[in-house]
Amino acid sequence: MIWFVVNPMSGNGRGMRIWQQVERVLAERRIEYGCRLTERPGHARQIAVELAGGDQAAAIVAVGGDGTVHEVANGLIGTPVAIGFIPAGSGNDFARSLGIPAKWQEALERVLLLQRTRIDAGAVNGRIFAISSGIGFDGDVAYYTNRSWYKRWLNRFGLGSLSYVVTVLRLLITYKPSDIELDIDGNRSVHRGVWLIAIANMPYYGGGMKICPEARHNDGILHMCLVANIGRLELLRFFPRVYRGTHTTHPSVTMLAGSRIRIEASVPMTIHTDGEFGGSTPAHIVALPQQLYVL
Ligand SMILES: Nc1ncnc2c1ncn2[C@@H]1O[C@H](COP(=O)(O)OP(=O)(O)OP(=O)(O)O)[C@@H](O)[C@H]1O
Repeated sequence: MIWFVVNPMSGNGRGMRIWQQVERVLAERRIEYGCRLTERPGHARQIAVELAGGDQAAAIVAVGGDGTVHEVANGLIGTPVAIGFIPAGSGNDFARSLGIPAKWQEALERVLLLQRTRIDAGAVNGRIFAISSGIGFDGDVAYYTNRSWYKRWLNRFGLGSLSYVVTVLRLLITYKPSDIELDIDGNRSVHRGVWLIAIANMPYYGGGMKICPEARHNDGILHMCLVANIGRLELLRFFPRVYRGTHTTHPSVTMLAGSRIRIEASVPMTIHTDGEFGGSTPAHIVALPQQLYVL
């Protein structure tokens, strides 16, 4: 049986509105399904663990944003139960990276095919990410965006992904870069004046930024984008290039890749996993090849 885990609050209520339409289609076609609505942060993971532990669920479809995908993926990692996705959030980088249609009708058709493939994931300090993790400036951007009034406000007009841009502009003025020690598969290096390290399983980030254009969900490794030694004005000037993925040639950008990564910072840096707050450094990150089934 297919289960739907719906975050009614995602996309400022869009999740619930889309679910009601999905439910109508399922009833019309007499498709057997189960549904659970999330009631609080962390609930989607709990539901996914519970359903995967029984023998009824063939797949669990997240209806919501990347935060809901993140929680369901955390519950399904390493199990044979596949995750499906009907996008209803503001970022939807999971859908963009996997070619899942943005329209709920088309995303539902894909889900109903029940075609499973295996993809990689990553973990930072034991917390799973399906899309990406980010440390430093990006961790702060995710943290402050998720708590902002303007994300909820912009979501009302379907412009939720702009909320990340608003936070980027705000933090550009106040953020203090740090020095870090980086260990990638045993190769150690020191970097000064680091703004951010993005660690990607999939290329898209923060609502359509192509942060690691080379990242693939099935190549077994994680890709990284490290930004250091750059002035605020220059960072602001070259920031729009990330939407095309052409930032990678900038002298302040270093692109890296690996499977086991350790990051220690001079002052604790904020971590996000799939855009959700994930603690602070030190960070121990590992690639988890082929650990997640998706529809
Ligand atoms: N009933 C609920 N009330 C409040 N928060 C909830 C509820 N259910 C889930 N959440 C939390 O809502 C947060 C945001 O969810 P989600 O990412 O799915 O939507 P979004 O923020 O609108 O989309 P995106 O991440 O794509 O911007 C998640 O951290 C999740 O834990």
